[in-house]
Amino acid sequence: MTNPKIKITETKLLSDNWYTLNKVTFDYQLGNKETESHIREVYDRGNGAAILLYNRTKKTVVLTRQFRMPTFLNGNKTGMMIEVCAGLLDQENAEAAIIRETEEETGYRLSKVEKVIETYMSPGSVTEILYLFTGEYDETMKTNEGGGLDHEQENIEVLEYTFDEAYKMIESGEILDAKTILLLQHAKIKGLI
Ligand SMILES: Nc1nc2c(ncn2[C@@H]2O[C@H](COP(=O)(O)OP(=O)(O)O[C@H]3O[C@H](CO)[C@@H](O)[C@H](O)[C@@H]3O)[C@@H](O)[C@H]2O)c(=O)[nH]1
Ligand SMILES: [Mg+2]
Repeated sequence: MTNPKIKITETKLLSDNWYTLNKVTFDYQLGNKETESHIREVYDRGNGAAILLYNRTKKTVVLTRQFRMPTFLNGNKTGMMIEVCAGLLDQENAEAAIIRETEEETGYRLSKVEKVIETYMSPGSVTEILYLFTGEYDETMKTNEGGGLDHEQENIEVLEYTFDEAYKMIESGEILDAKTILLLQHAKIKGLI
């Protein structure tokens, strides 16, 4: 945090039930040296990582489907979301985290992944940086059925689509998740599959 024009004057914790929501008050210096006082609510749930699993030979991708309450509350009728495999970082780095998460959620144990980009997904309200990866999978890497950790009640379905099917699901509105759209478009632009 090195911006001389910004001075945080108060951070008030509004909620720390699961993740943390703070109300941050800060002085924002305008060009003419005047300052304005601003208030922003900031939700911190740590950083995350996501990965597009693809198979060049079969021309397929592995995606997941799970219930996402926030979408259910805002226009997504069933609340079900088709997404690339993703998870929040524990103490480990993003690469180790996504390799662990891939095995938990999809059952594939990857030994290598490619970093694509990092992105703030909702910079006006959420602190999270999302680290995006791609990784090649095949049946020899399968160690379990996936589905996520039972104690986290994730109930994740593992889906395999051809790349063309998945790509069409962006236009049809069956895929509504930004990180998934980004990674599928990345694969298209780079001709990965
Ligand atoms: N009890 C309880 N459990 C929670 C709560 N919030 C999250 N959890 C649990 O914490 C798990 C987190 O699962 P991860 O796989 O680590 O994270 P994710 O939810 O898949 O996160 C990914 O997708 C998000 C949505 O696109 C991304 O925001 C995030 O960066 C990441 O990519 C959830 O499945 C759920 O079991 C909560 O408020 N209460
Ligand atoms: Mg997840």
